[in-house]
Amino acid sequence: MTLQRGRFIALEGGEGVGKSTNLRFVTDWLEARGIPYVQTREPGGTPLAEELRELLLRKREEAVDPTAELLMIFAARAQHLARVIEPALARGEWVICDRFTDATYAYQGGGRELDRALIAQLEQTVQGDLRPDRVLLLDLDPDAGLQRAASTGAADRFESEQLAFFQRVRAAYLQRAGSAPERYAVIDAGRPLEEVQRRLGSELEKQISRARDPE
Ligand SMILES: Nc1ncnc2c1ncn2[C@@H]1O[C@H](COP(=O)(O)OP(=O)(O)OP(=O)(O)O)[C@@H](O)[C@H]1O
Ligand SMILES: Cc1cn([C@H]2C[C@H](O)[C@@H](COP(=O)(O)O)O2)c(=O)[nH]c1=O
Repeated sequence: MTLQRGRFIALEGGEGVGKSTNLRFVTDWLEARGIPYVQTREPGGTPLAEELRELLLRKREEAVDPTAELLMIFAARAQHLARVIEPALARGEWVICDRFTDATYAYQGGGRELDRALIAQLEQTVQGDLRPDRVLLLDLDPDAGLQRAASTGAADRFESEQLAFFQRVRAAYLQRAGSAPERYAVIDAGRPLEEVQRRLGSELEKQISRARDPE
């Protein structure tokens, strides 16, 4: 019997856009339909990658070189892909990932202004042709997002960046979504939660149809 490949869905967005809140909605939605899934996150998702996450997010005296940051992110991603994402997809399960490589294009490419060609090169080396089937991009004005994020705990190394950094992050996300609309759903995260979740539900419905009937 040939196993159907599960769908690989990434949830993306700037700080405080509501990823945690909406991830719960997505996993509840899948559970209610009996769809097997793995919920995971980046950076992180395996013990080693979670250690790298801790190193990346911890505020420190020493300035972190942007290329060193980028390489640590891809090191964590290589481990995560090999140990969690690829095996889950091979089992026919869905993968719901809290951030993936679009975050690298947005934060390291947009925020840190690193060369996109370098990111693309690492992406190809680490992932081969594997890309999320659909990226659900929660879009929100960074001013509003940072206010929301401030209510959820102390700022980490990324959250401590200036507003202009997050404006570049948002612009990079929107630019990527605009350049490949078939892979992205841009969802206005400034709308009331029920509206955001109606939109997420309809996106997930479409993914079920695609899983049944891949073109
Ligand atoms: N559509 C919405 N309208 C109003 N408030 C929202 C909406 N979505 C989420 N929130 C609130 O915004 C705050 C941040 O949400 P959440 O923690 O889910 O965001 P996040 O993107 O995971 O942020 P962080 O990375 O800082 O945890 C929470 O208080 C949440 O209840
Ligand atoms: C995958 C990825 C993540 N980041 C940054 C973005 C966030 O500030 C943190 C992760 O924390 P959150 O709980 O998801 O908000 O890491 C990044 O800069 N580059 C990446 O590729």
